[in-house]
Amino acid sequence: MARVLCTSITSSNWCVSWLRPRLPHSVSSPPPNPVRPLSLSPKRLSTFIAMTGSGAGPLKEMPLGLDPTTEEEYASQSKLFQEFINISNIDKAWIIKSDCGKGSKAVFSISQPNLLANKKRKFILSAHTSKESDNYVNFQWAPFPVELTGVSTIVPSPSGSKLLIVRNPENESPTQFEIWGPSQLEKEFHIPQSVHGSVYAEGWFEGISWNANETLIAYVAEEPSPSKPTFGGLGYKKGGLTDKDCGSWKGQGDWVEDWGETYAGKRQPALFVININSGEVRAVEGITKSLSVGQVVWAPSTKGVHQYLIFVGWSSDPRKLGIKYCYNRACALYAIRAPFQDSEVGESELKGNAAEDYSMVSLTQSISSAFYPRFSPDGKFLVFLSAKSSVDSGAHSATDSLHRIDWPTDGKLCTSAQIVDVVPVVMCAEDNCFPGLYCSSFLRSPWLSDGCTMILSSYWRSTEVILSVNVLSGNVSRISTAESNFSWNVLTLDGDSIVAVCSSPIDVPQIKYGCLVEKEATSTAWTWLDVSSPISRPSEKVRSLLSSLQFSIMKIPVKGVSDSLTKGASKPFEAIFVSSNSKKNDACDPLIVMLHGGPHSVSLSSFSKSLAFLSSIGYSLLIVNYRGSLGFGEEALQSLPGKVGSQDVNDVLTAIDHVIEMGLANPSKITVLGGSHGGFLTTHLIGQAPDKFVAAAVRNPVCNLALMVGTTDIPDWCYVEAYGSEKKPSFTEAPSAEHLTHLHGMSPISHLPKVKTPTLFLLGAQDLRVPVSNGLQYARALREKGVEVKVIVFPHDVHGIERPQSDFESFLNIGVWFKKYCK
Ligand SMILES: CC(=O)N[C@@H](C)C(=O)N[C@@H](C)C(=O)O
Repeated sequence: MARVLCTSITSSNWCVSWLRPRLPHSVSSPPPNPVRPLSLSPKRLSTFIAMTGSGAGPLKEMPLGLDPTTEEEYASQSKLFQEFINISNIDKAWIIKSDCGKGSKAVFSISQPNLLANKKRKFILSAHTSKESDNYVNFQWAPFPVELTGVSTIVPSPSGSKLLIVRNPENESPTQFEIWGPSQLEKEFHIPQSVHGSVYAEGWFEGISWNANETLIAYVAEEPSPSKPTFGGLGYKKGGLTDKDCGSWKGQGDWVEDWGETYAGKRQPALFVININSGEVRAVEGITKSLSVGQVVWAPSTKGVHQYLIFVGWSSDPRKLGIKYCYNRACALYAIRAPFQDSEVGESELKGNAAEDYSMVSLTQSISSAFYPRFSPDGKFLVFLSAKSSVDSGAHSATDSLHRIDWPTDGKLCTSAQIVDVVPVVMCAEDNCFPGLYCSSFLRSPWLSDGCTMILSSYWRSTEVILSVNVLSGNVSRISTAESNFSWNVLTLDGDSIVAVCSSPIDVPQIKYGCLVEKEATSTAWTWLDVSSPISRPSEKVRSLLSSLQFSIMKIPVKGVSDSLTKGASKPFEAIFVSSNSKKNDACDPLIVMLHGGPHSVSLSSFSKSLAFLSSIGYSLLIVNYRGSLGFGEEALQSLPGKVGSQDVNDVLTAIDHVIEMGLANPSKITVLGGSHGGFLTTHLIGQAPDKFVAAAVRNPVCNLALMVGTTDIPDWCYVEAYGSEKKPSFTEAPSAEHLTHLHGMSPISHLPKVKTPTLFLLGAQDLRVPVSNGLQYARALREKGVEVKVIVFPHDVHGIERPQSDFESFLNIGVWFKKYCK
């Protein structure tokens, strides 16, 4: 559910020569003059190369479709890039309290891309922790991490005495559940496809929850496959057949809509409970068929009353639209009776047995969005996050709000429970004040020992910060340090202490330990201790390159403020500027203008391996958080829909002028890079400001909304962004000619005749969000008019282009492409 463009990658070792045969999808088209293409037969297109200059001599086909100088650059950059991608990522952490009460065990889940296998390598590393004094915490690390292979997710039980490991199948095999004790595997269950498919281990529907007794686990998994028609020599076979039948085949049956990008082919998420003593799995009954479920948690148990499960439900009515990155899909919290009872209470002793006890109860009817349900430790209230601003406006992501409902201590649920606003949506973010909530996850157990303070991470302008929120008073405090402009993310709590990770564009992630310091009865303060850790240690070379860089967050005043703008939309936006700290004859490094997608997303000041790599090879970066980005209040965000391609384009041009005026950028060496909506901005910029950029690179760019509206999983997005939340005609699957004309007019393709900038296209062939046709159509049109174009299509990648080899090849090509035009 990340709300930020993911640009980080890691890897293991491999050699450059191995890369060569892996570029068959690369197509280079020549610069307008002078040009001598080698061969244009479709088969040879992939290695098609043009040599420029009169003294080039006989044409020679280079292995990468590159000239010798560029190939040299390719080899040297790829060597350095590997050193960056080797840095490991810290993904999650858990604290397990030790029995003797002295210190705790911290378990970290770490990952590193395995380039050769083109997979993410996951491992865990643990440490014994003890707080030695007010300003020292000791982490004694295990000597080596342990690799987890074939593991989809791990979930420790609440006491930390058991660990669930789920292994999802890659084919039609059963899903494997393992229950581990402190020293051995205790139980192993194989759940056949006839019961359910893969467990949802990430994204919106992820939810695995141990009950308090640690005997039952509730979880979300794909429904079993629907039956398919069977055909044989004599036609349709009534009643189907067994797998052993020969001379017959299974048909496809009816097409079923899925949740779009990254959910392609995944079946309906449904709720199950496993009893880990018996291994019995039961589907939870009583949930409306059209509801997709996720994020299940156990309700507190009440003596003598059936126990409930709380879950989030998304309706497929009238149809499922893409849900990845989309907070605007209406959802609600529901309660449903759990299928097993705690072993201590017999079924017959429980009150009520009527059929209606099995039907689900909607708990949040009066609000359009409710998710991340969390019970307070005493079970007296249920807190949840809401994206109602997003659902109500149609913007795919917007400012969140936090809410509370009191939980009935007698176990009698009602649909009209009062929803209390804990943290409302912030409309206009005043200078240096809380800009509102923007959360992409909640901890499983986010509570301090007072039972009413939650610790969470949220975007605050161009940084991510850690907040404490008192859910009774609504008091919000920023508790991570503000001075450094680093970004912070909470990993887990250790009692009233916090294990967090912080980083910056030029500082690799570091683990921090936050301790609550009582100042006075009414106010508290936090101190953050350094934790020395073996994780995320870069090579000597990378360390030295990073130490030669600096960064700042710039405030950029809005140009052309008018009365029609809200106050929040008239306030400065921000850009992160990364540059070398060594002055070389006062000459500026070439600049990469980097633009996030969404458009309601944000570029944070956290470490990104690919961006750090680009800064290390001699580029300054200007990472623009134009108005419409998350983290700046709702008015600034809502100022963009209806004005895409103009307001956001002008903000980027204003930011570029700002750094040129400050003498930080050379106007003749500016390049631009963006993915998705960031690619929409990039292609708009090279059309609207054709003399500004020497080169451009785009990842799955939106170039033609009129084409996208008929092919994407989020056609509603095209309407909201092109017309605005208020003026948008109601979204229809059959756009009128008038709509298509408007969508075309708002798109980069309408400025195509002016484009001159050489452009690199990185496209995922399996992208359902901005289908490959968008980038290909624009690239072909540029080539048709003689603009230099290079296209790399990754046949197995989706919108994110995050598979390790594809991400590596993308950023390597970006570095090389920009070098070519920034000499
Ligand atoms: C909502 C959405 O997916 N919009 C796309 C056009 C987009 O820009 N996606 C962002 C999230 C991205 O960075 O890919």
